[in-house]
Amino acid sequence: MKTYELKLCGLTRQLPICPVSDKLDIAAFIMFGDVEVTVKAAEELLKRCPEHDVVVTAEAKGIPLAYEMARQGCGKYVVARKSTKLYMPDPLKVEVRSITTDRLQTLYISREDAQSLKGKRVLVVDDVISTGESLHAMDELIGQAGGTIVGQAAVLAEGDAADRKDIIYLEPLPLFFKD
Ligand SMILES: O=P(O)(O)OC[C@H]1O[C@H](OP(=O)(O)OP(=O)(O)O)[C@H](O)[C@@H]1O
Repeated sequence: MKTYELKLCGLTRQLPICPVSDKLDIAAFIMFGDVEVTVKAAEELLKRCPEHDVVVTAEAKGIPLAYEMARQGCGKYVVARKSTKLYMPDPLKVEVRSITTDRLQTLYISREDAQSLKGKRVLVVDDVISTGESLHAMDELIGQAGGTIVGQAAVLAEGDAADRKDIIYLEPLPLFFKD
């Protein structure tokens, strides 16, 4: 399998290159299982992020990062879920389509979590920002909940996201276009 060599916080990882379509491959950055990368990326991002009361991320791959940033920092994180559960009556919801998922998905936060965001300084985090759709959906949910977004951060900014001035990130990640 072809790989892309990622250098991040003094660590080196080989990311598998996977097809998204006939025209596009992406390098898959999966933090699940990699404690060393998660801890170091969280530490480095926190140095660059503004003061905040709570971290918000989207299920699933952002969760270890949000947990670790909250553990090292503000002590509180909220996860926007991709399905509702019995214990989430009447959740806030918004639709989203990310780079790796070809179908429309819905992000939800529980009423209880929404209440905990009201009037709070929120740092939105994810492992990767690519099209920005997932970030946009989280921003909408936080707005619905009455939180104030003070920063938006990701470990990697993929493709054109690396040109964005409204996000904090550690490294760019190229897209691989096929002829
Ligand atoms: O900027 P975007 O184009 O929205 O892409 C970035 C999002 O895509 C990935 O999640 P994915 O949708 O693959 O879901 P998963 O974490 O549940 O695997 C990644 O973890 C981000 O949340």
